[in-house]
Amino acid sequence: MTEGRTEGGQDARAGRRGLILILSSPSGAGKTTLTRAIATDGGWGLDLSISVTTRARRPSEIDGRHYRFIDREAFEDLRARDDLLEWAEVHGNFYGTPRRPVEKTLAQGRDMIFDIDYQGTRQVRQRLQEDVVTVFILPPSFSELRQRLERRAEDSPETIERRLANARNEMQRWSEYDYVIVNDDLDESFRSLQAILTAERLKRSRRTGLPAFVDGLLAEAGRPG
Ligand SMILES: Nc1ncnc2c1ncn2[C@@H]1O[C@H](COP(=O)(O)OP(=O)(O)OP(=O)(O)O)[C@@H](O)[C@H]1O
Ligand SMILES: Nc1nc2c(ncn2[C@@H]2O[C@H](COP(=O)(O)O)[C@@H](O)[C@H]2O)c(=O)[nH]1
Repeated sequence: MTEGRTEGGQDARAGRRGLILILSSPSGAGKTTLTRAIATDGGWGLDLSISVTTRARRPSEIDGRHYRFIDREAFEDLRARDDLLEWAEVHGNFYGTPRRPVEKTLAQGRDMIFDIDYQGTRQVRQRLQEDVVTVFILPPSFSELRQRLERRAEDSPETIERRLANARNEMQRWSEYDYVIVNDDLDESFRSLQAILTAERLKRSRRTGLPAFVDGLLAEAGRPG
């Protein structure tokens, strides 16, 4: 039911600040699958941030939908113009989040979802503080992580090895995150992500319209029946 998930009920009565939901994980744990699942289910009202990257496009990827694929010079230009909210070098390539779409979406009181690494997460947290909710995705085992990268069949064996070698460093960042999901069963992980978003949207500190709403209730309660 679309209305109950986003603007209906609680939000329509009380108003709310927009939030940014960030998912990070070692390569292959499933953050992109979960991010896209919740972003493309329109009922959750989440805008997906499309990053820029200097990485080569994978066969299944579409420029402008999965990433904006750019060269190193164009990336440096964006950085120099302060057009990136955050950026990082990951697995030997550069990635960044364009700043303007984020500012526009938050100004409209809407929520966004990011699929970025732990270095970028730190930068966004520093800039946007309480408006950020972070989720770390862990694989059920290291052997399953390897199998997922191999089954995905989008990267060369060398790239897979490089990503697995980086996984140890990345997994150690789990304790910097607000929530952790062990992505074993995908449906269960998706339900956990939905629960996190629902609870975070209900947080008192985000609900800027509550004081006026409660004042109205109190005024009504004080009037003779
Ligand atoms: N719970 C799951 N069970 C089995 N396979 C899964 C599960 N979650 C994701 N996968 C599969 O594992 C592969 C890796 O998932 P995905 O691409 O989402 O990982 P990722 O963390 O975004 O990796 P990367 O950082 O390399 O982009 C995909 O083929 C995806 O379909
Ligand atoms: N700091 C940022 N990290 C990003 C961004 N976009 C993606 N990523 C992370 O890079 C790795 C590799 O992604 P892949 O698509 O090449 O598999 C992964 O951890 C992503 O989360 C970004 O804009 N900033």
